[in-house]
Amino acid sequence: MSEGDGAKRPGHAMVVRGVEVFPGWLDPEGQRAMVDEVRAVVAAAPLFQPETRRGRKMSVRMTSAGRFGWVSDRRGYRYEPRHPSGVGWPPIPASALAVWDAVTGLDRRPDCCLVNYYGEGAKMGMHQDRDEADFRWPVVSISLGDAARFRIGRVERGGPTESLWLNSGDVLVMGGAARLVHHGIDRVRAGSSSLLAGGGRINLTLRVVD
Ligand SMILES: O=C(O)CCC(=O)C(=O)O
Ligand SMILES: [Fe+2]
Repeated sequence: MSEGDGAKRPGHAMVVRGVEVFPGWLDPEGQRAMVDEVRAVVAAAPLFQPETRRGRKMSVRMTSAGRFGWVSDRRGYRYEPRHPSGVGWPPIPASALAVWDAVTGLDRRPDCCLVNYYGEGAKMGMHQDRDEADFRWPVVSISLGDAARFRIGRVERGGPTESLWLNSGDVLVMGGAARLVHHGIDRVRAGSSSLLAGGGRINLTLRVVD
């Protein structure tokens, strides 16, 4: 499919600035099963609200699964082998690994699944995912729950951006030349999905850290 093709066919990628989007990759049953697995992750490694180096609380709450988890505090952004409470991160949900396998076809598996929870008013500023050791591995993102406006810039800072709505069950891949594009979440449309009992949005990102 050519770049900029906005067609929404399950399992067929549309490509925006090199970022591949697979609308409706997970059906409702697959989404529910994944949410159950995410609940188990959150039970073992509770969501926390990271602080930036400058001491500002992020609006998104996070936790991780896998050998490494992403944390941010006054010491900065980094991957850690343990949750801030000291417990080890739980294993990456099998349903998320299955998405990684199917969408990437790689024999290397991710060693971090970052879990982002967007409640009322949460958003994520423009950034690059660049704390990993080797950018040849893609980042795979899975959206569950309320729809979110995802903004895509360039690899360089600034310049024009484009945005698209990510709906529950959509899968997105940042790889190849698009691995380091700036991206962020402008806003979440509250009440647009009934998948999560308490509302809001969960995003999982699968990363190869080292
Ligand atoms: O919530 C999303 O869709 C994007 C999350 C993200 O960019 C990140 O966790 O680095
Ligand atoms: Fe990101």
